[in-house]
Amino acid sequence: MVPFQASLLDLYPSGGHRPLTPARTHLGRGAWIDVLPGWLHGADALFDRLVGGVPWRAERRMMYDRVVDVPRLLKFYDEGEPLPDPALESAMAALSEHYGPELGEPFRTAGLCLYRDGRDSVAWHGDTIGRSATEDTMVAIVSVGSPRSLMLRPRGGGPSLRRDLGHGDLIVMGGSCQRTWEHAIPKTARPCGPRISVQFRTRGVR
Ligand SMILES: O=C(O)CCC(=O)C(=O)O
Ligand SMILES: [Fe+2]
Repeated sequence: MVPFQASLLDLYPSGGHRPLTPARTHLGRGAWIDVLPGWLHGADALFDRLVGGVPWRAERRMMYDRVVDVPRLLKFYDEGEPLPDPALESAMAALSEHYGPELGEPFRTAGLCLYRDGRDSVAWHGDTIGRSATEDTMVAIVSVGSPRSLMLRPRGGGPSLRRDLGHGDLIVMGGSCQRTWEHAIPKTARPCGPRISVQFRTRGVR
């Protein structure tokens, strides 16, 4: 009976994740990243559920003097809103349990981005809306679907770092990372499939 159930779980992965044992890299200036490849089980099935089940929104924003399309689809789940999948609820709970003692508060919001193909992107920025503009915080990102490169560079110049993230990988940007470094998902001419990123943040941070 037990082996039979175990094999069913392998065939129909219902979510869940490996133990949270990320490797930390100190970037300097009080910034760090934690990375754990393949953290989520069933990441490809989760991608399929999210791509079909999330009410994705196209946004338009003022850029200088023009209104332009934001080059990705978005959906933000604010504090207290149910997340669109139990796997995301359990990921957020596990991240809060693991990082809570160091972070001093739980993760409370989830921002979802869908990069449909290599033309979708996010420009260089730090998540500096809210207390992250002046204080240390953490932004934990779970990626599902095809890998895309997340780039990081110090503000004011210096060599950049690249981490390819998809298929259930976890990255956590911590310490001063949002203030002293910037990150981006550059457009790519390389053929690549769609990717969804889920950014877990603390209260009031965007
Ligand atoms: O897609 C990602 O991993 C990064 C998204 C991001 O930086 C943001 O939405 O603030
Ligand atoms: Fe960001």
